[in-house]
Amino acid sequence: MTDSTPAISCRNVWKIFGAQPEKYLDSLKRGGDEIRSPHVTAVRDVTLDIARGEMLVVMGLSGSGKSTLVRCLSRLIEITGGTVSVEGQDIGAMSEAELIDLRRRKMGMVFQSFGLLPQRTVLENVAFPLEMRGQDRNARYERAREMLRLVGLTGREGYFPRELSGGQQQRVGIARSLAIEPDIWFLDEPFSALDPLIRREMQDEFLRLKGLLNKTIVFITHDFDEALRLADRIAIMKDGAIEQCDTPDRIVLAPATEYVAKFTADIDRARVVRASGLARPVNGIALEGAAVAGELTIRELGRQMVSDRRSHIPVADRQGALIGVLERQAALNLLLGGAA
Ligand SMILES: Nc1ncnc2c1ncn2[C@@H]1O[C@H](COP(=O)(O)OP(=O)(O)OP(=O)(O)O)[C@@H](O)[C@H]1O
Repeated sequence: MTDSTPAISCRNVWKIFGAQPEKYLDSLKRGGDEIRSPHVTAVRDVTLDIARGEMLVVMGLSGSGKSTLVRCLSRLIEITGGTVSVEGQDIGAMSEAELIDLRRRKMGMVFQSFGLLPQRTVLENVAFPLEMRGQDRNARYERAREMLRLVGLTGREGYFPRELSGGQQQRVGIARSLAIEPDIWFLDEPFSALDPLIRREMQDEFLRLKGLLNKTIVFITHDFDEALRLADRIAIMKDGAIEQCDTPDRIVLAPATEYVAKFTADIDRARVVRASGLARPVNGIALEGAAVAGELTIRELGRQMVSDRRSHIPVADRQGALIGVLERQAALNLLLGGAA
């Protein structure tokens, strides 16, 4: 494994549910009929690299294959075709013991069903993965308390899961998976049961942790706003296939298919697209005056775009280096809801 080895790499991954999935896949690949078969193609020929430290958000309508794909990445589900590698190792070739070890050492998972142990208290639930790692009781309880504080559940340590609301149980699940500081974190709609205020707090906490710990995160959500807040890249799925996997800027500015365009049609693009995303190469254009910061969205730059007299405005990165030029008219078009 080198530094540039992706955290996760999928090559032509298929998952088919049904009586004879391999045979069916074979027939599909040879142009066979899909319509009348009792098989379900949940993941369709997915090829994807997820870089280390990247946050990939998987989106799509219900039944589009998000959960199945994410379960294939840790081999919780056996794939029908293709390969999945984690840090350069083909997980399909691993023994059961190696897989368990990989999951325990490297992976954290939070699923929609919280998967808490009913007969154990909140504190014991959060400390459980540390117990599996053989950590001593004091150390693991201390860490579990810290994680519970992080998710706002201090005072509930001695409760049982059944005594908590759905949102609280979800937070216990998040605390539990945080406790082991996984390198790779799979989250299937982890915030779906939280009310909006806590949801936003958890998103902020997430962004903070992500910046701090450089984890690789694969996150499923139905909520586009959540995806836009969190994602480095968004993968949009339809019928098991990835229609487009790209940065939020590119998804809204350059949708690869009609489906993606429809999916993002109601988004306020000025709120998503950053100056860096709209910037073009300078190509000899004469520039004057102060640059705008590339990481600001066009919405955040709205006032300036309206009042700035320059037709072309330099854009700089965080270090102040020139990265391109922003056409004021393109920014104004975006602000007014048109095409850039
Ligand atoms: N164990 C299974 N057996 C048969 N079909 C399944 C199984 N699990 C999933 N499927 C089917 O595979 C397809 C993809 O399901 P999946 O749960 O991955 O979708 P999803 O995008 O995560 O949906 P949701 O947003 O509703 O959770 C669906 O058609 C589903 O019915």
